[in-house]
Parts: sequence; C-alpha cells; structure tokens
Amino acid sequence: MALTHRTLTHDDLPRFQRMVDAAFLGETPDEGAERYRELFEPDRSLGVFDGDELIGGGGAQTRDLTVPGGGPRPVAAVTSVGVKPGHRRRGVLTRLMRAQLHGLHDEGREAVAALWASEASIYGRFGYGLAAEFTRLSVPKNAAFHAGVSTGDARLREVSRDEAMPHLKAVYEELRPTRTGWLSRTEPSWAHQFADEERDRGGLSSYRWVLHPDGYAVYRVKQDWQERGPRCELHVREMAARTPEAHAALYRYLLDVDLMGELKFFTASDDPITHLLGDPRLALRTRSDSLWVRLVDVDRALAQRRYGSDVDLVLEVSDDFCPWNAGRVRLVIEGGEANARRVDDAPDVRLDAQALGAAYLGGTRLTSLARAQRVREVTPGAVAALSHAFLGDHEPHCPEVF
Ligand SMILES: CC(=O)SCCNC(=O)CCNC(=O)[C@H](O)C(C)(C)COP(=O)(O)OP(=O)(O)OC[C@H]1O[C@@H](n2cnc3c(N)ncnc32)[C@H](O)[C@@H]1OP(=O)(O)O
Repeated sequence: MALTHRTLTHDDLPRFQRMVDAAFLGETPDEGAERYRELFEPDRSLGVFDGDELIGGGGAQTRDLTVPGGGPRPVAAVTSVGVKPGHRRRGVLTRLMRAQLHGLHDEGREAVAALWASEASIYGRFGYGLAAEFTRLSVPKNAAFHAGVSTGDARLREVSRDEAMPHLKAVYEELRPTRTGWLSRTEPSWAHQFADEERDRGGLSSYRWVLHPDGYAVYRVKQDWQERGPRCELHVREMAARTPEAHAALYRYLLDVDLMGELKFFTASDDPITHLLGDPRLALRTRSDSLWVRLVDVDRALAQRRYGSDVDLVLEVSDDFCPWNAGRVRLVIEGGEANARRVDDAPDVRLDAQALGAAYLGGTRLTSLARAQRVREVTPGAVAALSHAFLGDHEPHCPEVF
C-alpha cells in the first residue's frame, strides 16, 4: 500500500507516542504521555501512514534560539522524529524531512531549524550542519582553583524545588538573550526539563537545588560507597551565573560537597572550569555534537544574526534538498549587520547549506570546514575573512535536549 502523510491532531497523540516509543526502543508510562501532551504541537507534527497505521513521524516545537549578537530568534526545534522498526530504509524519514522543511519555507515560518541528532550520521544529508558541541566534564572533589579566583562571600543555600524555580527562571531569562544556543522555555518546557519523578532519575537521587544570589546549580547524586570511603558522583543538570564570581562560587560549592568523589557535568565546550583550576588536567573533557542547525531560508537566516567583522563576498550556495536556497548570494556585512541579496557575480566561496548551518551559531569555523573539503575557496583569503566574521565571542551551547 502506498504511504501517505498528514498533519496530526490532538487525538493522534497516543499513537504518535507509541510510534516514538517503538522507534526509540522506549516505553512511556501514562503520566509521561500526559506531560508530553503539554509540549505536543499537533499542527507542527507530521505522521506517515501505511494504510491506517502511523509508522513514522516527527514534530517541531515553537521556540526562540539565541543567535550570535542577535538575541533570541524563532527556531523550529525539531523533535520526536522516528520510524517504526520494520518500516525503515524505505524513505520515510526523507519524506518527513522534505515535508517539514518545504512546509516551513512555503508558509514563511522560521528561517532556521535545529535539532539534537540521535545518531550523527543522519541529518547532514538534509542540510543540517554540526553547529554546537557540548563537553562531558569530570572533575575530582576538592580540585583547587588558581590563586587569583574570588568566590565572593555570598551564602549558597540548598532549597526546595518550589523555592528554587522562580530564581532559576529569573536568572535564565536574564542571561538567555546573550547566550548563543539557549532556548526560550515555556512553563511546560521548564516542567519537562526538570521533571523529577522516579523514572526520570536513572537510578540517581532527586534534584538538589543550589541558589546563589546571582546564579543556581541543579544536581543529582549517584551513591558510591567504596572501601576507601565514599566516592559519590555529583551529576550537574544545569548551572548558570550572572557573574564570574558566582560561577566560581557555584563550582567551589559543588566540588566541596562532603562524601562526593567526582563532579560530572554536560557543559558548554568553553566552560571556564579548565581555567579556574590550578591544575587544568584535573578537568577531564570529551566533546560531542549537540545542536545541528539547518538554514531553511538562507538569506533571511543570515540577516538574523550579527557578525564580528565586515565582509563583502559572493557565496555560491548549493542546496539539493531545499533548492530555493541554491545560487549566488552577495553577503555584505557592515557594522556587524548582514545584508544578503541574490546576484550573478563570480563567487568568492563555494559552500553548501550544511556548511552554512554548521557555521551559523559561530562555533564551527569555516576555515576548519574548508580543510575538511566542505567549503571551497575561489578568491584567496575569502574563507578566512568569512570565518572570522562568523565566529562568536563564545561557544554556542544548548543546555537542554529537546
Ligand atoms: C531530532 C530527532 O528526533 S533525532 C531521532 C531520530 N530517530 C531515531 O534515531 C529513532 C530510531 N531510528 C529511526 O526511527 C529511523 O531509523 C530514522 C528516523 C533515523 C531513519 O528513518 P528511515 O525512514 O529509515 O530513513 P530513510 O529511509 O529516509 O533514509 C534516508 C537516508 O538516511 C540513511 N539513514 C537513515 N537512518 C540512518 C541512521 N540511523 N544512520 C545512518 N544513516 C541513516 C539511509 O541509509 C538513507 O541513506 P541514502 O539516502 O543514502 O539511501
């Protein structure tokens, strides 16, 4: 039977959830499905059907994503993409991606889409570029800071969830406009991100909430009592601070919690911890991809962020999956602001939509993409100039998986 697809309705949620569970080899209990209902945007979700059976689908959350210098900008936060085992490698995902990206373009919605990929080899073919990375950090207890670090004299307190939440939201909202990669959060997304039922904990403790007047940290504990003494792990879920002093104070607090052996944190790849420590090697780090970004509408997307230096270059963009982006674009950046217009002029740089998506948040260098043969230089020096303009003043970081 021929496959069909359509936009979902609220009534489709239970079977959509079953499809997602089958695809992700998971099981969502009824309460989890209830929580997901609050996040589910049926008019932004697609289902692929084999007859009456929903065998694949995916959706988008309506969020804002902070871009370099440009503050929060609308993003289609792509999520819950899956195809049931038994229906794979028959083009269902390709069909979904085409319907979703072409739909965003046709309806003039977000110029940018972003996602976390379950497997890093999936989304490049659809024009998503590896735009941000996170660091898996591990630091032993009591690791000392360098002598010049001030942690101030503010008192840090552990409080209840109810007391902590308003402070978390205030700090997060204040910082969000300047933190590239952070997302807007609705009440349901706050609830989802910090869901703390038994099944959310993965065998760890419930959340502990640490407040500093200028920041916060949320962590769980993994019990580990060894013959030489306790070596419990502190798993930091999120930490944010308005000032370097508050940031240092929160780290100091967490590293000195009695009975702990190791602090673990999926943090920004330019987290200052390495430089806070007197012995930087104590911070073990491995990096991995976080946000994959797709410029749905290249010209609009390029104008939505700001840049670090001026350029006037012609980019020849290739984009087989979203052909409206293909062609030559004159990118003029003046005073940090970009103007992109279509031209017939000879190109200075050749690149595809995936490379532009990768560079968009200012974390991935175009010079690096050129060395990886994903960007071609025509005019000598053009890639270095473009790369410099795109670079952000900090690494993009998305503190939540959506
Ligand atoms: C944003 C998110 O939600 S990320 C989560 C994605 N979902 C999952 O990982 C759940 C488990 N996996 C699945 O549900 C499916 O395997 C999917 C969604 C990843 C792929 O769905 P399919 O319908 O099989 O993909 P489709 O047939 O359209 O494949 C398109 C191409 O991608 C390739 N591809 C698909 N899945 C994968 C994969 N996991 N790894 C590598 N390549 C892949 C295919 O080989 C094909 O390549 P080709 O164009 O060169 O022939």
